[in-house]
Parts: sequence; C-alpha cells; structure tokens
Amino acid sequence: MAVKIAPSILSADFSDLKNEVKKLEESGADLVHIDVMDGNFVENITIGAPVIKALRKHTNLFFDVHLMILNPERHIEKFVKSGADNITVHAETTYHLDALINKIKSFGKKASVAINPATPVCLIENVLGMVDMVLVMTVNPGYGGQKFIDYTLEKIRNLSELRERKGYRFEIEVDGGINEQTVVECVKAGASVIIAGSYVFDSVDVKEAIKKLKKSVEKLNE
Ligand SMILES: O=C(CO)[C@H](O)[C@H](O)COP(=O)(O)O
Repeated sequence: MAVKIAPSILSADFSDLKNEVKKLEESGADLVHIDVMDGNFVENITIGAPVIKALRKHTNLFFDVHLMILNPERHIEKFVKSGADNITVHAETTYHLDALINKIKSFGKKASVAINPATPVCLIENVLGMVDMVLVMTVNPGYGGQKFIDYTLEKIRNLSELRERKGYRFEIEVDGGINEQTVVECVKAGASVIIAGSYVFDSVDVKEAIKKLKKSVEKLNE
C-alpha cells in the first residue's frame, strides 16, 4: 500500500491557517489532518466545523477530520457540510459505533474509527469490515509534540494481520510522535497513512520534512 503523509494542522500557525494549508498542498502533503478537540474527551480545545468550512475554499487537499469529542453523533452533519472528506470517530466516545459509522457513510463520506493507546483492537473488531481507516493513536490524544508510545506497534501488527486474514480493505493510520525513525516502525508494522504534526511544522522547511518522511519509508522497498 502506498504510504501517504497527512500533516496535522494542530501544530500549524492558527493565526494563518489559510496559508498553512496552501503551503501543505504545495509541499506534497497527501491529506491534511484536522484535529477537532472539545475540552471534554480530551483536555485541549481546538477548532470546529466553521473553521473547516472556511479552509475548504482554499485547498483541494483531502480533509481528514479527526473528532476527539464526546457525543459525536450530534455533530456529524455539521462536519459533513463543512467539507470533510473523511470523518474519524473515537470508539471510546460512543455506545453506538456501528450506527455512527453508517451515519457518516450515508452522507457519502469516508468513515473511520480511532482508538486510544490503551484501547484494545478487539473493541473495534466488529466494525473493521465497515471502515475506510483505523486510526491507531500512538500518543494519548490532546496535544502535539509528545513521545511515541512503543506498545502501540503491536496493535498495528494485530490490525494488519486481521486485515489480511479476513480480507478487509481499511488503511491503518497512525498519529502522534511521528519522526524519521518512528515512521519506519509504523510502516513496517502495517500503517500506510502517517499523521505528523510537530515534525512537519516545527521544521524549517515543510516541503523538505514531508520529503524526508517519504524517503525514510521508501528505503523499506529497496
Ligand atoms: O491528534 C493529535 C494529538 O492528539 C495530533 O494529530 C497531533 O497533532 C500529533 O502531533 P505530533 O505529530 O506532534 O505528535
């Protein structure tokens, strides 16, 4: 599976998001990852549907919207209308994961499920045949710039093995603590969509940072 880089705008300059997403488009990003945090499911509060809608006018990049909010079912329609291409919901935030995924798909959008580091893969096993991506959090959600949690690699391997065995088609996405070393470990384990926040935005050259991540994993196919 081709590896895609999805810079997370959580680490971008929030006062200049329009130009930040344009820069990502010019720099070879495959998707833009948008973190929506509510101050309840996670401690931090970020942006909501109105900001995503405003950004939609300035880029054709695929909008990968990651909802870190309680009661996500109440808000799906707003995010669909904002221009999200994929909506990811956390398994820990709903009693009705199957219905929620179907709701997102009913709007013609891609639907994905995320799990926190301590949440086991078995919790989402019954929806693996329905989702477009499984997002394995490789840090505890809430903030950028944290250290990668090594035990999450085993969950990526488990998911990859389940996908193979059952013939599922979901992609595995990873989020948190990604750099030139951890990206290699994740891809080896089976991930193909790589979210990177601080690694990309704290670098002097965003284009170069995306290129470096892609190069690190190209070596795996040599
Ligand atoms: O969801 C997240 C944290 O909850 C993020 O996408 C975060 O931006 C990842 O940041 P970094 O690459 O700096 O670890």
